[in-house]
Amino acid sequence: MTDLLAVSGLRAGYAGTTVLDGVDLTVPAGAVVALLGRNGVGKTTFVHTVMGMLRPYSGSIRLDGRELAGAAAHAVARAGVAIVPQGRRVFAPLTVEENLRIAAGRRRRGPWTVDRVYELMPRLAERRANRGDQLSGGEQQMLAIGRALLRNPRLLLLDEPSDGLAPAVVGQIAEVLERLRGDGISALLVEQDLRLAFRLADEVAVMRKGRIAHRGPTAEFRSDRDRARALLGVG
Ligand SMILES: Nc1ncnc2c1ncn2[C@@H]1O[C@H](COP(=O)(O)OP(=O)(O)OP(=O)(O)O)[C@@H](O)[C@H]1O
Repeated sequence: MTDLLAVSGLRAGYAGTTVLDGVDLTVPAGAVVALLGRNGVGKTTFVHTVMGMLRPYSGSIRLDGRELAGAAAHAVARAGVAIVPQGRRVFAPLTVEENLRIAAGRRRRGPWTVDRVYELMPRLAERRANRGDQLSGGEQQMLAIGRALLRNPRLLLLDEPSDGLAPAVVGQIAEVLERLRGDGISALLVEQDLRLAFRLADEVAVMRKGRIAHRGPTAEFRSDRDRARALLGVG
């Protein structure tokens, strides 16, 4: 499979400190890759750097061969990368419909329309007139996913979609993401919830000490509890 995203030697951090110290990571076209790692290891920093929200010190970020390292977030978005940010960040005073229409106004050409988002997530259609701050956490997460899809991205960056959600709600989000996976979406999924990551991802990458310490098929990682424990500190 060809790589849609190819990151190599990526170094980044804050005010001179180094968080990412030579990250190499690829996302093959049509694959979902889960990025795992302990709290504070730098997963969000990685996602923000790919998205152009944080300027890397050095390294390469290629989308389908095109160099994006150092490009501004709007240019990265235009190139076809969309983010579902940690904490969802929906516009609280705007309705579901308004949140989606704003995203749709900035969309690249492609199959995603507001109607198609409603079809994927009927709950959003039911809540279309409700304001962002009247939604449950799960509904806000769906709205954040809908907004990202409306950009018709080639690559979706999902930063902890399960964060702060009850298990039953995580299940609903998983169903939505599973349908997207069935449609062949390419995605990088940052997750602390291993069950969700294992359910959705074709491959797993584990970040440790600023680098990728392990990369391989999900099934293989899942069956090797000792390795998971050593890398993540979980059973
Ligand atoms: N805006 C910032 N300014 C300075 N340091 C930051 C900033 N954001 C994150 N950091 C630091 O960078 C390191 C990596 O944080 P990051 O949020 O990328 O980790 P993470 O793996 O996503 O963690 P979590 O799973 O808790 O979200 C941490 O030490 C954190 O304190």
